[in-house]
Formats: sequence, C-alpha cells, structure tokens
Amino acid sequence: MSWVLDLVLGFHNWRHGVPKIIASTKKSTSPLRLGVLGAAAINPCAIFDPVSTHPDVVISGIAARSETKAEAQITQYKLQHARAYVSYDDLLADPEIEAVYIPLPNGLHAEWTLKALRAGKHVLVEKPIASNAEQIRGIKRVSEETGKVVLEAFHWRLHPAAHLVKSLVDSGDYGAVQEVRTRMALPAGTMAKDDIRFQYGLAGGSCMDMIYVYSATSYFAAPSLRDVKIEVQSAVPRVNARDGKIDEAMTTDYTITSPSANNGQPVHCHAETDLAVPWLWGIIPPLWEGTITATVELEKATIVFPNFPGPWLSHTITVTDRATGKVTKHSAYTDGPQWVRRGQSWWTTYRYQLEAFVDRVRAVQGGKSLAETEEMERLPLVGLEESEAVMTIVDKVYEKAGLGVRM
Ligand SMILES: NC(=O)C1=CN([C@@H]2O[C@H](COP(=O)(O)OP(=O)(O)OC[C@H]3O[C@@H](n4cnc5c(N)ncnc54)[C@H](OP(=O)(O)O)[C@@H]3O)[C@@H](O)[C@H]2O)C=CC1
Ligand SMILES: O=C1OC[C@@H](O)[C@H](O)[C@H]1O
Repeated sequence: MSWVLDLVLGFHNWRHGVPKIIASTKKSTSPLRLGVLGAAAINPCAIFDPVSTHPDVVISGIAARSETKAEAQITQYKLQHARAYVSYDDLLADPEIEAVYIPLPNGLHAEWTLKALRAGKHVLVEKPIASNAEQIRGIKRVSEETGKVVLEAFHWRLHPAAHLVKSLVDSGDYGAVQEVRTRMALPAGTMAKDDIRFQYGLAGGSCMDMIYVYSATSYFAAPSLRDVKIEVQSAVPRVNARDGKIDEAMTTDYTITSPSANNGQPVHCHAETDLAVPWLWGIIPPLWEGTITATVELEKATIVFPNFPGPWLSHTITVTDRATGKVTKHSAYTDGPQWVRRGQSWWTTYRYQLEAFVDRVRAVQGGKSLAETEEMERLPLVGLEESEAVMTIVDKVYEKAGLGVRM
C-alpha cells in the first residue's frame, strides 16, 4: 500500500516544485530531534517528506530490529542528521532524542508509546494509537504524568479541508446533522496475505487499519466528542480465510448522541471498510472500488467530501441543497477556520500533522502545560479524548461483530 502513496507523493511533489523547496529549506539552529521506531514502509510519506520542508525538526535516528534496515532507509532517503540504532530501546535511551514517531504494527503502538513517554519523549504515533480504548486511557494517564505530548496520526483531521467541512456542518446553516456515511475500500491483492493488517496478534483488521471512517463519522456527527453516547446497532464482518478473527471487511451502523447537540437526538452513522474487495469473477481487479468518501446528510443539504483521508492530492467538497438541488463547490488547501493564515497549497496532510505536533511540543517545551496547549487557540490538534471516543466505536463494533476487542 505504502508504495502507492510514495508514487502519488512523488507526482504531487514534482507537480508543485517541492524538490526545490526542500533544497532551500533552512533548519533552525536547534531543530527538534526526532527518532523513528521501525524502518516502516510508511516512513517516507508520513515523516521523511514532511520533515524535509519543516524548518524546526530533523530526523535524528531510526531504530530497526535489524541495523542494516535502518541504515538502508537513512542512505536511501539521504537523512543526513540521522544515525541507525540497533534496537528501539537503544533509541529511547538516547537523551539527544526529544520526540519519536512510532510506525510499528498496531498491536505495538500502546506499548511503545508508554515506553517512549516514560523515557521522556514526546510521541507522534500511527493510527490506530492503541489496540483498544482502555489502552488509550492508560496512555492519557502517562502523558499527563510525564507532561509529554501524544498525538495520534489522524493526519486527515489536521488538513484545512477537514476543518472546512466541519465548519459547514457546525454552522447551523443547513440544519441539524441527520446521518453520516463513510466508506474506505481497497481491491484484494493491494496488501500481501501476510501483511500486518491481516494479523490478529498485531491488532490487525479493516476497522483498525481504516479507522479513518470512524474518525470522520464522529468528527462530523457531534460538535464535540465530550460525553457522547455511542451505540452500535449492527456490525457485519467478512472474515479473513486464514484467520477468523480478522475482519477483512466490516459494515457497521451505529448512533452517536451528544448531550449538547441535535436536541440530544442520536445521529445515525454508517461506515464500511474493506481491505480486500474480491475481484470480479475472480479475474478483474475492482479498481473502481478504491472508493473513499464521507457524506453528511443535514436537514437542508447533503455535504460530500470525497477522498477525505487524502484531500492534499485534490478535492472538491460539494454542498447540495435538498430543496432546490443547487450544488455549491468548496475546497481548502491552506488557512481555514483552524489554521487561519498558515499552510501551503502543496502541504500534505502529513505535513499539517507535523506542523501541529511540533507546535504543540514547542509550546510544552516553552513552559506550557498539556492542558494549557489544549486551550490554546490556533493550535490545531487531535486530543486523546477524541482518540478514545473513536476507539470506543471500534471496540463496540468488534464486540457486536463477535470478533472481540483487539488486544
Ligand atoms: N498514516 C497513513 O497514511 C498510514 C499509516 N500506516 C500505519 O503505519 C503503521 C505501519 O504500517 P506500514 O508502514 O504499512 O507497515 P510495515 O510492515 O512496513 O512496517 C511496520 C514496522 O514495524 C516493525 N515491526 C516491529 N515488530 C514487528 C512485527 N512483529 N511484525 C512486523 N513488523 C514489526 C518493522 O520494523 P523494523 O523491522 O524495521 O524494526 C516494520 O518496519 C501501521 O500502524 C499503519 O496503520 C500505514 C500506512 C499509511
Ligand atoms: O491511508 C491508508 O490507506 C490504506 C491503509 O492500509 C493504510 O494503513 C491507511 O493508513
């Protein structure tokens, strides 16, 4: 999967002249020193590329289970400030490293986030941040104890396009939210059969991997996720042939009820994930099934946000008036209600994510408490409360489907 992202990113960067921008980016005198746990396939797109244009952060090290693998990434991506570490523990023990990015398999996220926090590092951890909501509560406690930042890599949530849709939904101009539908699917064969996503022991499964669908429904269904009630009405899995505990696909219906919105009435949500859409007649790859969309039905309009996890590539958000059928189009690549006057049209969702992470770490290093940074305006973030609410949906979906909460 990650090779597809690399290819798309290469094209995007070429189209926007990013190589020249990278070459002219000057680092600050004391940039944030970031270590990476694992020479994962996602690293180039999700962390190396954004770091290359951020003036205040450098990759200082990569740890891998094999030193040669870490060295190979350092060489291939010309990470001139980085050194290879022979183990994740070694990297965490290095006092020079101030923050870490964790792109390990899902089942290792909580364990290494806790170890990193206890080693005094700030943490940017891949989605899903943990295997279940209980683990997130543990992360929250240790983050508060240590005063270190933890950000789940819900990169799409930090892009101006997501903020724009949220502001349209919450504006009240289109009435109350009635339903939110999301879908994410990939043709069978996109991932190898033994990919981490198909391994129960590593907290795999389509709901875990494509958790964006639950992140989006909850973001748009309620103005805030504080004190929401989540009830899952149905969760229908298609299980993996090699492992009956792995949901290769899942179709879910649930409600999100917010005490402070919609007169306390539940908002219906429908989410679909599929990591392996079967080939047509077993011979034709269903490329048309690579669909990723979020649709918000409001009293007076329907808002469609196509490719919501990757709006940096290109997007057109449509608002269709229910009474007249009139369609209004929107897009946002910079600025918006949260970033105000910040960003560049070529910034990826991962670049916005890094901006948010570094901003927050710098605020904490500058003497602000975690709670104070949460209150700071103009500091977009995805808080652990939101991570917990999203994971609570996933836990309840797995319980309803009879597959058991991930461990
Ligand atoms: N934000 C996004 O757009 C994306 C996010 N992701 C997320 O990133 C994470 C990694 O995904 P991806 O890069 O595709 O996965 P990879 O399989 O390429 O990377 C996982 C890394 O985990 C390490 N690892 C440690 N223990 C194990 C183990 N027991 N089995 C397998 N690997 C192990 C390996 O590191 P080493 O051997 O180098 O030590 C490996 O490099 C996942 O959580 C996924 O959800 C993935 C793709 C896109
Ligand atoms: O963006 C993504 O698309 C496909 C997934 O497998 C991947 O992990 C995810 O983050």
